[in-house]
Amino acid sequence: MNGARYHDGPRLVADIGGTNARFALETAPGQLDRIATLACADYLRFSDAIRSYLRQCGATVRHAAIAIANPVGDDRVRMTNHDWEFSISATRDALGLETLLVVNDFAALARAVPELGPDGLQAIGGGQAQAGAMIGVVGAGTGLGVAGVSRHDGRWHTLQSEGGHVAFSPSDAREMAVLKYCWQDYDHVSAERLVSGPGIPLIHAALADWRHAAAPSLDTATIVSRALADTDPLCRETLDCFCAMLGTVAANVAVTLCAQGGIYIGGGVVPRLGDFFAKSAFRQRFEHKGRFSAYNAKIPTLVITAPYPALGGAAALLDEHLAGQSAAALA
Ligand SMILES: Nc1ncnc2c1ncn2[C@@H]1O[C@H](COP(=O)(O)OP(=O)(O)OP(=O)(O)O)[C@@H](O)[C@H]1O
Repeated sequence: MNGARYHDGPRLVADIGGTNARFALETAPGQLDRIATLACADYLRFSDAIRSYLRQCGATVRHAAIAIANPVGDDRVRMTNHDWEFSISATRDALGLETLLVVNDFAALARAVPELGPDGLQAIGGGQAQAGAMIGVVGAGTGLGVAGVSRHDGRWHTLQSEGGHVAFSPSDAREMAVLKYCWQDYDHVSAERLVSGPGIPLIHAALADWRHAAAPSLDTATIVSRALADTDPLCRETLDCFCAMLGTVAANVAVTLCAQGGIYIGGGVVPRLGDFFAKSAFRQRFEHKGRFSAYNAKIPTLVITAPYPALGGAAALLDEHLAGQSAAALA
């Protein structure tokens, strides 16, 4: 850790999703204080949300790291599932920051994974992580995030990806019916279209159509709460179907990345499902991989239950960035 730089005061870290903007001040290495979640929809611009948070805390910061749900490349940031759009350099200057590091939110989540202890994780099924192998991260929230992290040359390297936008792969007749339902409105159906919080009402509508059932259109929270309480068979089937679909996505990520270090499940939806997820078809589907079934069966799958994990990852990436900068300055 680059502890000396904390003499500059606290650092700002944020995890910006399509619905929730989470902020914290890192006051010492790994020490996150004043954690707050703001609703993205309450702020016209991204910088308004940061200003509001800093005002609430009465804090002045010089260095910040923002983990955000979109591809990160050049200076221009455009969110995939929200309408915020900004220039990194203009935002840095407007906020009076010395450093504004912007990274993909799932890259930050992936960077956090190696630091998570057993009390922030719930294993689903068997398998044993292979030391030194790639770790995969998959998470359903407002969108569907995918990333990887691996260790070489004595440091962690994250792999940014937009793997949530791969084409949805149906694995049985029911999922084929869901896909056909979606094709009425979308010529490309991504995995994210269905395997995400907003995807749950779409699965529900598709299954109602498939079963010729008259069902009201319901929001994600209502479908999930009825499924967990087991008071509505169609909601229950919707959540069963969602968990199985997530198993397919995780299985595809495992073979794509050779993620023998494990697949970690993040995002806002699954940690809310508790035991339902552990008992669901997720793991069975994960291992249902044709000639690679035995390969996937050896890979552990774990739900990240620790709160705000991407904030810790953003803090670690900022620390490494600043350490790299000071090393470059010394060179
Ligand atoms: N009770 C609930 N159970 C399960 N899912 C829910 C519930 N309430 C809301 N959701 C879903 O969770 C999503 C928010 O998840 P999360 O907190 O991961 O969002 P986010 O970080 O803004 O998203 P992302 O990073 O994917 O853009 C909402 O879009 C909603 O669909």
